[in-house]
Parts: sequence; C-alpha cells; structure tokens
Amino acid sequence: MITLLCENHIPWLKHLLPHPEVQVLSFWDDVSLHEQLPQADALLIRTVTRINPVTFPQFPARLKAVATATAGFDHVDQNWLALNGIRFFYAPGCNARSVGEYVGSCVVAHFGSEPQILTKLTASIIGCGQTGSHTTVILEQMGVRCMGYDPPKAAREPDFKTADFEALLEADLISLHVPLTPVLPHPTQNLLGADFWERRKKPLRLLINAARGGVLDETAARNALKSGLLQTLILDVWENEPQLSPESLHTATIATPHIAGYSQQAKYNASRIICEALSHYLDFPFNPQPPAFAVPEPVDASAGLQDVLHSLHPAFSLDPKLRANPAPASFATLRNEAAQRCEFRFIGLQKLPEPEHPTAKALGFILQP
Ligand SMILES: NC(=O)C1=CN([C@@H]2O[C@H](COP(=O)(O)OP(=O)(O)OC[C@H]3O[C@@H](n4cnc5c(N)ncnc54)[C@H](O)[C@@H]3O)[C@@H](O)[C@H]2O)C=CC1
Ligand SMILES: O=C(O)C(=O)[C@H](O)COP(=O)(O)O
Repeated sequence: MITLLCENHIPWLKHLLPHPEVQVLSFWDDVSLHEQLPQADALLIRTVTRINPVTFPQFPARLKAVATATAGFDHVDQNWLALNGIRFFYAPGCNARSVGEYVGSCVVAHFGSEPQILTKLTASIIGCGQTGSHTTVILEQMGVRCMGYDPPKAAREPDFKTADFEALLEADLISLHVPLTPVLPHPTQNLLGADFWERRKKPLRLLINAARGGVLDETAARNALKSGLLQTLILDVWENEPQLSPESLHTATIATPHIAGYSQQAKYNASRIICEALSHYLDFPFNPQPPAFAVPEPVDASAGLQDVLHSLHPAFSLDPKLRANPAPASFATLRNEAAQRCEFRFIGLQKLPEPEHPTAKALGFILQP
C-alpha cells in the first residue's frame, strides 16, 4: 500500500487515484499534516504549505517525496529536501493558459476590446517561460505588440532573443511572469523597485502582477501611482500574502486573491502532473483518462465582451469580495470560488458583436452565430 498525504484543496485525486493499493489521506492544517505525516510515502501540497528547516526540522523516515500541485515552488526549500534524501516534484506549465486568460481579461477590462485600441499598445512581458509565453500568444493575437524580457532564458537558449531593459521603460503595459528567487545572477526580489520607476520617463499605463508578491516592490509601485508614473495597477499576488497591505489593496484597480492560475483544467493539469510523476517514482498506478469538466452552456454575448468577461471570469466578482474582507482567512476561502471556472476555449459565445470577434478568438472562445 502506498499512502499519499494531500492538502485538502487539491482536486481530482479520486479521479486520478481510484486504485485500492493507493491510500489518499487529507490534511487541512499544520496539526493534521504533522499528525499523519509519519504514515505517508509522499506529501502533496499547494503554495500555502511552506517547507524549510523551520517548518520541517525533520522528516519521518517513511517520507520519500514531496510534490506541489503548482507551477511556482518558492515555498519549498529544495536543498533541504535533498539533504534529507526526499525527492521533489512540481507541475510546470499546469496553469499557463489560465494565467494568460487572466491577463488577457484584465487588459480587455482596462482598455476595451477594440482592435483599433489594442493594436496601438506595446506590452513588456517579464519572464518568457510557460505563463509569460501563453500571455504573449493571447495578447499578440489581440493585436498588442509584445516584447519578452528574459535574460536567463537568452543565456539558456541561443535561439531566444530577449528584449533590452530599455524596452521596459517604453512599454504601455507590463505583465510579470517570473519566479520569486534570490538566486544570482538574475534575482527577482523587488525586480520592479524604486530604481525602475526612476528610470521611466513616461507613464506606464498598466502593470499586472500575477507572478509572486515580492517581485514587485509595492511601496515603490504605490509611489509611482501617486506621482503619475503608473496609471493602473492590477494585483493577483501580494507582498506578505495572505496578509495584504491595506494601501496596496486600496490602490489596485483590480485586486484578486491569487487566482490567476485557477481553472478546472489548470487544477486538473497540476494534480495529474504530480500524480503521474509520483506514480513513476513510487511505482503505483494512476488513471490517465481526462475527466469530464463542467462546461457552461453557450453564453449570449450580445452585450459585448467586457460584459461576458465580467460574468465568466471570477476575478471581477472576487475583487469586491476581497475588498470587503481582506483578512487572511477570507483570502484563503475566496480562492476556492475561482478554481471552478472553465477555460475560455471550452465556452461558446453567441451573438457577439462582429468587431469584437478577433479579441474573443484571441482569448480562446468558440464563436457561434
Ligand atoms: N498567480 C498565479 O496564480 C500564478 C503564479 N505563477 C508564478 O509565476 C511564475 C512563473 O511561472 P511559469 O511561467 O510557469 O514559470 P517558468 O519557469 O516556465 O518561467 C519563468 C521564466 O522567468 C524567467 N526569469 C527568471 N528570472 C528572471 C529575471 N530576473 N528576469 C527576467 N526573466 C526571468 C525564467 O528564465 C523563465 O523563462 C511561477 O514561478 C509562479 O511564481 C505561476 C502560475 C500561477
Ligand atoms: O502555480 C502556482 O505557482 C500558483 O501560484 C498557483 O496558481 C497557486 O495555486 P495554489 O497554491 O493556490 O493551489
């Protein structure tokens, strides 16, 4: 018998692990985690469980692997796991499409959907990995000119050409897609700080952080908003999350509780990627068949794309709820609503005004008469 101890908001595990030789236990807080850990062969976590020498000074002898059902892994001290002989897995690319849809939806909410406006915009995408690349594809299909800034990728991949830092100083909008890391030579802590704003000569029209709090220096961004160097700030991730700064919450035009990467499909991808990796490592069966997702009926889009996005993307309903109750417990609870959303590529739009078709197609919607 293989025993997996899993955070209780990792979905699709019953579907992925139906076999009797795999036992799935759930934990919901630190106490239930540590009580059950000695029985576990592997621990499955999300970004809310931190693993380091303070939170886990030692590991039970039976534990062989830790897997996070997320693309980011700054919450895990991988060296500490390796020192303890524990393998680590994560879920690269699981939610790249969802993040792209979040950024695309925010861009349409802010600038509108008219190609005449979108084609005049220049975006800098900072970090051109999985989420940055999907965001670039969506924005470029909308007509936005995108410049990718990713010096580490340029060093890794001779065919990839990064934009210069100067491009960041000229862009109309910037979207952040880097991991949070202190590691030289390309640390990302406070990547956009006071020095960045000092170098900007013209106002940045829109800045979106759907990467990690800490990549953006929020104090410097708030000062830029005050001085007019930044016009609009959209935050999905926060310094010291889930303890939000009231000033940052107040100044953000759209504020969401770390849900940019959420959708049924992204959550399934994440669970599947780590279950598959663990099944190979620990030699147990898993079910590779995709599940049936809950897809909404085709939507009457005659009122226009912004209306559609407001009703379909939970970012817009979560924003007022987060402002009404930004306490850490509410932040955690609100996130669950967004996990139920369906990626746009499964959703039909009917009667959408013709001029909005290219933008809706870029977001992935199926256009119907
Ligand atoms: N808000 C949310 O729900 C989500 C947030 N994320 C965050 O976004 C991050 C990126 O995710 P992915 O694109 O899947 O990761 P990825 O590893 O595919 O791409 C990250 C890219 O950032 C680049 N990079 C690293 N340091 C850089 C620097 N100093 N300057 C410019 N580029 C740099 C890397 O070379 C890489 O190409 C994750 O680490 C995670 O923290 C990811 C998914 C969902
Ligand atoms: O994948 C990541 O990295 C993220 O930030 C996730 O979207 C956050 O996922 P949860 O930790 O909330 O499951």
